[in-house]
Amino acid sequence: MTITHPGAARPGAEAGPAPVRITDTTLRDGSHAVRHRFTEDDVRAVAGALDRAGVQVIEVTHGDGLAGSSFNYGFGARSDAQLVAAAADAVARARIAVLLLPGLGTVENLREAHDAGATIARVATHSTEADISAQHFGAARELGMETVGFLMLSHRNSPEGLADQARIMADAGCQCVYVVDSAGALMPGTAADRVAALVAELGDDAQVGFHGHQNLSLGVANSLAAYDAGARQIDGTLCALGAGPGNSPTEILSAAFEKLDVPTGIDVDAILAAAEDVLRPLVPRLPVADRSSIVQGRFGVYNSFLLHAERAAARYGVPAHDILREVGERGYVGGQEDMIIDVALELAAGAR
Ligand SMILES: CC[C@H](O)CC(=O)C(=O)O
Ligand SMILES: [Mn+2]
Repeated sequence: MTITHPGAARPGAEAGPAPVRITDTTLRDGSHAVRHRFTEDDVRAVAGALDRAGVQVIEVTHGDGLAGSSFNYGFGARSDAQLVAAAADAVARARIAVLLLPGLGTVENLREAHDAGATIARVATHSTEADISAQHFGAARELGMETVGFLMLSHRNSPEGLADQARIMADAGCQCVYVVDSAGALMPGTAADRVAALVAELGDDAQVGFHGHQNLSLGVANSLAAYDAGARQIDGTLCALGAGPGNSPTEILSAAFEKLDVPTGIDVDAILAAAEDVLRPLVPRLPVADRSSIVQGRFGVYNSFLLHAERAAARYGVPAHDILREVGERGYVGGQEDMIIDVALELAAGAR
């Protein structure tokens, strides 16, 4: 993989590489890693530090999005509206984004988040089910919100299939469609192929974004490959805090893009301070790429399943990595968390 300066190969090259907008999702994806325990004080501290560093978009909700706080996904310490309001209060320039999974979050939840200060709606569906997002994009646009679509578990669809799904989202009012590597299963080439297919399909109708995870330690490399293929919005989290082994670290993305002269608007020293001095002391344990999460990357297992599998492992006495491997082989997707228990029970019965 060569990371070039895409601007150099295009008309207007003299202007230099095209800017990329980094969205920091420490306060949403990172919430998985702290079992959704963020408080208003945590949110104020982190959002304030991200804002001072020049991060333009900060995503804030329960790890599973609006209304994720539930028995199935784990209860949050605070409501989404409380967290969004705290973030909006703490920033001077950054915009607050919220994530919504149709079927879990509702249009009413989106309205509440908008009232609390969110101006960007990110609507996530499985990579073959974009059609369930239309109503939510419509509602977000009516509220005057910017819209972003998430095609989760993107490794489970071909570049062409994903481009068709991106078209459905764009036609519904989505302004940027993300290739979301929810299992950290993509490689630089397969990430770039998917981004390139979306860029070719969407043209000027919508931007393309990339959201990476660290299962195979490729979050940053895949993000750079995605940028090279035309992605102009990229996600990260401070200290890689996120589901599974975590996300592409915002501070490393910022430093890497700085080296490539790609404008992000982020002050690298300030984002390093946000990671080290602000986020780090708030978090008891940072995610690591351990056996279970590497298995998730190998077998393409949704990262949000990790803690569910670890709980089932402790309860039924079977290794979490065996549960996750089986879940991957069966092809389960987000929303099927309860099936993890069935798998654990079956493995435990087989082991007797
Ligand atoms: C709960 C939605 C999901 O975790 C979105 C995401 O960050 C991913 O799929 O990686
Ligand atoms: Mn994620």
